[in-house]
Amino acid sequence: MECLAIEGGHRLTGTLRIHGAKNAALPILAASVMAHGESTIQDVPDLQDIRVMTTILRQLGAKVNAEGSTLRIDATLLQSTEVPEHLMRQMRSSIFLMGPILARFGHVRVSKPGGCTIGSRPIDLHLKGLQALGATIEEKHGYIDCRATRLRGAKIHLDIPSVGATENLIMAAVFAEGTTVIENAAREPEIADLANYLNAMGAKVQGAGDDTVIIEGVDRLEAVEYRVIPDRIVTGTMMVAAAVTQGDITLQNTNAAHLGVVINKLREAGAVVTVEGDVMQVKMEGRPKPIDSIKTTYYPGFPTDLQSPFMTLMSVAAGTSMVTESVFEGRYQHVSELRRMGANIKVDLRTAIMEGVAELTGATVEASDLRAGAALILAGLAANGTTYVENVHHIDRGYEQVEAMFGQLGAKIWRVQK
Ligand SMILES: CC(=O)N[C@H]1[C@@H](OP(=O)(O)OP(=O)(O)OC[C@H]2O[C@@H](n3ccc(=O)[nH]c3=O)[C@H](O)[C@@H]2O)O[C@H](CO)[C@@H](O)[C@@H]1O
Ligand SMILES: C=C(OP(=O)(O)O)C(=O)O
Repeated sequence: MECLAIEGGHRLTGTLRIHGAKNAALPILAASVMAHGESTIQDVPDLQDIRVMTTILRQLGAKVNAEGSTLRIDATLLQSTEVPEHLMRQMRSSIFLMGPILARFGHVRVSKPGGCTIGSRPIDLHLKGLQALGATIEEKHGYIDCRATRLRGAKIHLDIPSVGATENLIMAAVFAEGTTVIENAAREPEIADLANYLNAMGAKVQGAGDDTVIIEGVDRLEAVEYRVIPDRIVTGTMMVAAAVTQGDITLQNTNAAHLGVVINKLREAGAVVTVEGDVMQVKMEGRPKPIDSIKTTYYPGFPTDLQSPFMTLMSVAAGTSMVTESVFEGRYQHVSELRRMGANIKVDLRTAIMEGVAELTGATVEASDLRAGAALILAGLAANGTTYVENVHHIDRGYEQVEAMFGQLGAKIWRVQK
């Protein structure tokens, strides 16, 4: 079995450029099916989820060429409106194709998406929103069939500010007749990035990044060149890696404005974070201090995707810390693995209390999902001895060449067969 072997106890030092954001690139690639001509998307990370997305696009009839981190997509002659089930199941983000394909062709057939097992993750808000735009939806034999001769603008109030639903509905509304207003929209930076891309192509999306998004329908989008924003979750992960190894690293291609609350929590733990333009330096001297309390919530609150890396940090802090996971009900699967490495964590429903220990010890642990896997790498970097992290494929969904990324900062980490 392929796993990551990590020899702990080495401070991270040096410089790393952060790659483009997975969670921005995926909806942007899906939106490219609405464009006429060849789209050029830059800084697309080479990740498993991106490969699945490009496989789907090719399967539907688009031409996709990759040159380093630049993807060229021409979906002008796209024919199929049905995403094969085995590809839908490979990741959650396959659902992003629903809005754009329906908007362009008046029909789309998908099945329930797959993805990390961090909670039930229904898609009811996506479907209700599309119905509000005039789509008829039939669910049969595990497939979802959506039809609409032309979508019509509508007022949609999301019960939860879902990132994916906000993005799907913005994309669907771009070709709808009239005006769509999405209330209680999610405000994550990746949504603003998607809207910027759509607007560059000729869409009229206002307010993305705020809780009310207004979309005036247009008839046509023209392909453009567009650069994806830096990955704030990868940035946050590397910042915690510096803190947990008492290191000193410089990160390039970052956006500190997307990480306000995260930077505050790192400073609370004792890290010195300095920002100059798109460069961030993170330095930690001595053992981390405990963090009083972290509650994951929607942006601009503390991101659920960084909850597990922060739990690693708190596991070795000099005192007691508390975390509440309020977004996904199943996002504590790293806890049992951190305990195997000596962490003292008690979980009561959605709240975890961590009594920091002086040292973690290397062990063989299993990544249950993407960010849980990242948290276990960080634990391995800080631990005494060697850690083996199994199920690397989860980590490959979100961190490009993960061992090279940490290796560049002096970590002793290898991909091995065990
Ligand atoms: C590709 C991508 O961008 N993934 C991110 C996106 O996932 P994703 O878009 O799937 O997350 P959502 O914002 O939709 O989920 C937030 C909450 O809403 C619930 N919900 C969502 C949709 C729906 O139709 N019904 C419903 O009940 C979910 O179960 C969850 O409890 O945002 C999450 C929350 O920041 C991040 O952890 C993921 O990394
Ligand atoms: C949960 C995540 O991704 P996805 O929504 O693609 O499963 C993540 O990026 O942490």
